[in-house]
Amino acid sequence: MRGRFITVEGIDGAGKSTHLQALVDRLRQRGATVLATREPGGTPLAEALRTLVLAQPMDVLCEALLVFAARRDHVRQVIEPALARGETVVCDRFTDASFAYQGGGRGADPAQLAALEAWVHGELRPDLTLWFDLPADVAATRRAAARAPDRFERQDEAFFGRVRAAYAARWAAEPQRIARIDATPPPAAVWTAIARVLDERGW
Ligand SMILES: Nc1ncnc2c1ncn2[C@@H]1O[C@H](COP(=O)(O)OP(=O)(O)O)[C@@H](O)[C@H]1O
Ligand SMILES: Cc1cn([C@H]2C[C@H](O)[C@@H](COP(=O)(O)OP(=O)(O)O)O2)c(=O)[nH]c1=O
Repeated sequence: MRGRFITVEGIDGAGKSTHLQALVDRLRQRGATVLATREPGGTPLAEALRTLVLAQPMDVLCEALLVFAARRDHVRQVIEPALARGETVVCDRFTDASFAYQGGGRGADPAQLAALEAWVHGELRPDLTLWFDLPADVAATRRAAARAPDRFERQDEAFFGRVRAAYAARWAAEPQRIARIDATPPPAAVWTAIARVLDERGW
């Protein structure tokens, strides 16, 4: 049987990394063979492209082409084979992030992104996307306390407001696939919300 494809999304600082391992552990405890990976990245080529995208200033179309090039390699080499083996794939970001960051944040044409999506991964879509939703100002405060910023994390609050709005629009359009997790309460409460979404699916 084909495996499940789960992605996690949200603006930088929303709390994805904090909960990823617990998510993987829970799925394993229930018997799944889990492959945890990330985007951009997940293969040597895609990790090299990630380094470029996170460090080099570039035009937004170039940025979109590079994240989708990385995704092409990742889908073919890692994600599709794992799903075909019946494994559960947990991916830290996927194509929703391109619509949110390149589209919402930087103004890339959503129709062009949709064309790249169809071109690069055809019908493949996540079975479940956990969207960690947090206001941009709260995320900025959490990030400032946590780490040195990369090229995206140096963007201003207005940028992250647009990224968040783009995620919200995708959630509104696909509420069955995308589960909104309120990321404002303390971590234990955020985890309870994640566990509830998994419980509802019997995962
Ligand atoms: N629910 C929460 N309440 C308060 N701080 C949090 C919460 N979740 C995560 N943090 C902290 O916020 C910072 C960013 O979280 P992180 O998980 O790295 O976010 P992301 O991976 O989404 O960028 C970290 O210092 C983390 O400890
Ligand atoms: C997958 C993807 C990520 N990104 C951005 C969002 C993030 O700012 C950055 C890397 O994501 P992430 O792995 O969440 O960063 P970190 O390791 O610092 O937590 O790449 C895009 O702009 N487009 C994309 O398609």
